[in-house]
Amino acid sequence: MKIKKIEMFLTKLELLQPFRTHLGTVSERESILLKMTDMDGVSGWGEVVAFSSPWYTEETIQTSWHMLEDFFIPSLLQGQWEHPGEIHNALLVWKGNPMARAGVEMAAWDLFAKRAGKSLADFIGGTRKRIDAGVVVSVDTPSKMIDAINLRVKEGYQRVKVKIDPGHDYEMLHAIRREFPQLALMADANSAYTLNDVDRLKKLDEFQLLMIEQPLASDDIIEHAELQKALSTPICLDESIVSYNDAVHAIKLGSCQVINIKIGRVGGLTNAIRIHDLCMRNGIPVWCGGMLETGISRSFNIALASLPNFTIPGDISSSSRYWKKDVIEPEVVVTQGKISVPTSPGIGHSVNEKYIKEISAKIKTFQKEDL
Ligand SMILES: O=C(O)CCC(=O)C1=CC=C[C@@H](O)[C@@H]1C(=O)O
Ligand SMILES: [Mg+2]
Repeated sequence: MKIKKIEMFLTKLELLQPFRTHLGTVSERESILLKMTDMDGVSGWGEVVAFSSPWYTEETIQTSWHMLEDFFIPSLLQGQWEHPGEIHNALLVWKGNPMARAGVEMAAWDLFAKRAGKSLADFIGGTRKRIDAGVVVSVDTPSKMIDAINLRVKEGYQRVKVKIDPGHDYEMLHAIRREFPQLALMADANSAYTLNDVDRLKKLDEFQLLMIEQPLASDDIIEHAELQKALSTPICLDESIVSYNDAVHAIKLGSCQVINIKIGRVGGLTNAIRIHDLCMRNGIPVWCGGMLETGISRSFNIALASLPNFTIPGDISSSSRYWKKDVIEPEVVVTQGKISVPTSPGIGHSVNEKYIKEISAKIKTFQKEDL
C-alpha cells in the first residue's frame, strides 16, 4: 500500500463538563485528527490525545504537530506498507513522542482494517461483541460527588472512577461508600502521594476499591512495588507505563496488579496489543484508559477493549458524556452499561469531516509530490 496523502486537523471542542484533577482542569480540548488516504482512495483516521499543556505527560498538541509535520509524516509518505506494524517500526528511528506517533499509526490501523474489509476489533483479534462502560466522575466540590455518581449509576455505568489526593481521599470515599456500598469503585491519584503517605493509603483499604491508580510519581516503578506490598488494594499503573518494557519491569517487580492501557500513552495500537498480550501471559488484568478524546480515538478504545484480557470496565463512556456533538456518526452510546463493538470496516463509524473542518484552527495536507 502506498499513502497518497495525510491530512492533519488541529481541532478544539468544549467539554460539556470541565474535567478536574489536582494537576489542573481541562475545559477546552484541543486534538490533532489525522486522515491517511491510500492510492485507491481508502482513508483511515487517527487521533493525537496529547493535551494543550504538559500536565499529564511531557507531550503537547504543539510538540505533536511538530513531530508529525517535520518527521513522522514525511517519512511515511515515502514508503510502501503492507501492515500497520511496519508503520510502527518505521517510526522507531525517532525517540519518544508516543502520542504523536500513535496518532498516525492509528490511522494506518484503520486504513488497513478497511482495506481488509474487517472491523478494527476483528482485525486485531477482538473477542467481545459488547464491552462494559465505565466513567470518571470529577467534580469541583465533594458535595456534588454523590449526585454526580447517582446520575452515572442511573445511566448504567458499571464502574465509577473518582480522583483522589491527600486533601480529598478518606472522607470523600467514606461518603461515597455510605451511599453506594456495592458500587464498583476505583480511585485515580495521578501521582498525588509519596511513600510518606503509606499509612494514609492503607486506610483506604477499608473501602474495597477495585484499585488505586498511579498513587506515586509518574515515572516510578520501584516505589510502587514497595507500596503494593503494604496495601491490600491493588495498584494500577497509568503514567508509569509508557512502553512495553515498562510493563515488563512493573510485572517483574510486582509494582502493580492492574495496568491501564492507553493507546496514545504507549505509542500506538501495536504496543497496546503487545502489552495486553504480555499482561495476559502474566495474569495481570488490564482496562482501557480514556484521554477525554473525540469519538475517533474512543472507537479505537472500544476495539482494543474487545480483546480478551480487558476484563475490567475502562474509562470508555458515551460521546454525550463529553461532547455536545462528536466528530463521528453514529456517536458512541451506552445501553444498559455496555457499548456495542462496531462490525463495519475499520473504526466502524463514519467521520463528520465537514464538522471537523468547522472546529479546526489549522489544517495541513501532506502529499508526496509536495515534499
Ligand atoms: O477520558 C476519560 O473519560 C477519563 C480521562 C481520565 O481519567 C484521565 C485522562 C488524562 C489524565 C488523567 O486526568 C486521567 C487519567 O489519569 O486516567
Ligand atoms: Mg490515570
